[in-house]
Amino acid sequence: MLEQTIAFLGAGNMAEALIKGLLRSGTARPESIIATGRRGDRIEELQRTYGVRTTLDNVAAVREADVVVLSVKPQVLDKVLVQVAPAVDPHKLVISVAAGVPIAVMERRLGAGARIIRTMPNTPSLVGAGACALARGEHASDEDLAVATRIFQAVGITTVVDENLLDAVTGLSGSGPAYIFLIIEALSDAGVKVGLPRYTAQKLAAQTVLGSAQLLIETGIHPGQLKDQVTSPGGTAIAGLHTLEAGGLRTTLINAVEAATRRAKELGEQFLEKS
Ligand SMILES: NC(=O)C1=CN([C@@H]2O[C@H](COP(=O)(O)OP(=O)(O)OC[C@H]3O[C@@H](n4cnc5c(N)ncnc54)[C@H](OP(=O)(O)O)[C@@H]3O)[C@@H](O)[C@H]2O)C=CC1
Ligand SMILES: O=C(O)[C@@H]1CCC=N1
Repeated sequence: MLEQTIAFLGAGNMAEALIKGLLRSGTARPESIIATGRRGDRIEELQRTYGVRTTLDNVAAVREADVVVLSVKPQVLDKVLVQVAPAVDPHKLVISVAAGVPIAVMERRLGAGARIIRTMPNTPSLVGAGACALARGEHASDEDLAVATRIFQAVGITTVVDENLLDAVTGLSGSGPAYIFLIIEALSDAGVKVGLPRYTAQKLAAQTVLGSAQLLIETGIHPGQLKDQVTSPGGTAIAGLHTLEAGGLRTTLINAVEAATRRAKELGEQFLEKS
């Protein structure tokens, strides 16, 4: 059980996923969580659902907290940083989930000695199946990294990377759920094309993605080998695979991750120019 009081500034989707995970796993108590927002109805809903403390006042939440999670959109982050900076002292750990915003920029806003961990989670955190990479700022300690890791382990798996790899993480696992949903939707359409009812097609497509990922993770077998196990000589899977290769699926996915990584970098650069 974490003893620290944790304030989530901007309790939207990502913050709610973390709050839910922290409570469900017994990592934190409701009374040690404070959620902030812009709208009274939203924070009341969080209070009703999870029993956490809530306020519309970011500064008041920061004053009470040992750990401050910055979970607003990147576009409003600078404003929030300026607002809370006077209340962030060196005793507080600051964790950011914002895409693209460099630690150096946050340090500039919060003061040079600020203890910052920058992270990139993803939306499957909402169901406890997230993937999150964490990067440590210069002034964050081993203990800070351990606390941040525990918070994200409550909603999925974690890995520690250098900050310069976080844009790549954003391109792969941060944005990746969108690619996979597109693939599931396309497979569902394909099922309908070959005669399956829509609901049946979608259920089979989603479970196939889930089951394949689970098989790979649980066995640790190389994906190429698992692919070979599905592929009988002269059979159906190789006919499908040939078509995917002809359509350039691998290249398309590599291009997609590269484009998203580039976009994450651009967002960071735009943030730097504005701040
Ligand atoms: N969605 C994703 O797939 C991922 C998102 N992220 C990052 O997570 C962060 C949050 O994203 P997400 O949860 O999806 O976004 P949401 O829009 O769901 O959450 C942001 C919340 O912040 C609130 N808010 C806006 N302005 C303020 C303010 N000044 N003070 C306090 N609260 C405020 C918003 O309220 P209101 O709705 O009233 O505006 C909203 O509830 C972003 O920085 C994003 O880059 C990281 C990884 C993946
Ligand atoms: O598209 C975005 O900007 C966010 C960041 C990671 C996933 N979605």
